[in-house]
Amino acid sequence: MTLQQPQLSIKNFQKVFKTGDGVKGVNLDVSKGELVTLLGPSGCGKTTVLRAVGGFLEPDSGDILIEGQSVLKVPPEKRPTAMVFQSYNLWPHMTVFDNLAFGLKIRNVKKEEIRAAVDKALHLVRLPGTENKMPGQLSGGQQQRVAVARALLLEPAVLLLDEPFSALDAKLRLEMREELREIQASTGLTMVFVTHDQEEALSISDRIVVMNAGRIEQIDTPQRIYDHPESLFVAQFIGRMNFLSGHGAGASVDIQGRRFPVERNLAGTVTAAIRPEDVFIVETADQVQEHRDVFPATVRQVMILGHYAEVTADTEAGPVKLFVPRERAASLHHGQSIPIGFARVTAYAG
Ligand SMILES: Nc1ncnc2c1ncn2[C@@H]1O[C@H](COP(=O)(O)OP(=O)(O)OP(=O)(O)O)[C@@H](O)[C@H]1O
Repeated sequence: MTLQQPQLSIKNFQKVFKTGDGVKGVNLDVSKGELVTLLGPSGCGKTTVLRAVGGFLEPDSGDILIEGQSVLKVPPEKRPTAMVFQSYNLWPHMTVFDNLAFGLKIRNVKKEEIRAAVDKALHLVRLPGTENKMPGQLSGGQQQRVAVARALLLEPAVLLLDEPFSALDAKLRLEMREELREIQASTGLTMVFVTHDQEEALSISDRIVVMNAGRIEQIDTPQRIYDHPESLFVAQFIGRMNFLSGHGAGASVDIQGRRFPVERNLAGTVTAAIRPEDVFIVETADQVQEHRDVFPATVRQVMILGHYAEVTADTEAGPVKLFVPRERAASLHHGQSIPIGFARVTAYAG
């Protein structure tokens, strides 16, 4: 069996700035056709990694290989990469056509070929017929589509996207996510996408790289990142989570005298993490029998959030948030007693 070589390989990449901030050791392989997202809070080093891949920043140490070749000595304009930025970076005095054709003209591509390629790229980003418009005549979303089309025309081995949808309104951001996924499916392009928006990362990525303070915390599929956060940082950063303090007891964790099975064997003080969707109301006496580890709880607040509601309930272990269907929320009120149980608990040291 031959292992396919990664399209992009980042090896022991390090770039530490004078302030001591930066990237302190990143290893990442991206396969051909994969969309990998670098996700993390502001300042964790996502853009630094992306800029190094694009050639805009030199690493202190480490290597970056594209299709098996080190690109460290290759200047940005000669790298087989293209970058899309948050600010679209279109030339305002040039038509859409000229903005798109520019990169091909300097490569001496024939006129008819440029026309055909521009036309194809504009169809891909759903902007056919806009060749003669000036960027200023387009909306923010349309300008970003042009910027994506311009990057596609360069036929990069790796497309780099740095928070490309952050300047757009929420509804447009959702549309652009779907479109990017469709473009990826139809072109088979390899993409590295940077965002600090976890929902965006969860929805578009094949794999997510969660970064924190210049290091990688976890690399996994969105599903696994959500269901099995490997560290307390990832558990805090991704999705909603309740945190209660407990004690490790072999393969279970003790929270205020109730025991829950956990995947890791931990001893001493632990932080127990429970997703709101894994908290349930124990509705009947039979269920109380079935779930011995029930917490008496008192409803503090009910917030209707469309088709479901978020309930905050006070327990002796602390406040716990849970999601309930809207109809169930209608019969809950402040001060009401509701026994609750936990379907799944994850424990972290400390
Ligand atoms: N040219 C530079 N000189 C000095 N420090 C820098 C430079 N570029 C980045 N940094 C610092 O390195 C750290 C990582 O920055 P980077 O831009 O990669 O983070 P990020 O995760 O992309 O953040 P954001 O989401 O805010 O863009 C930050 O603390 C930043 O202040």
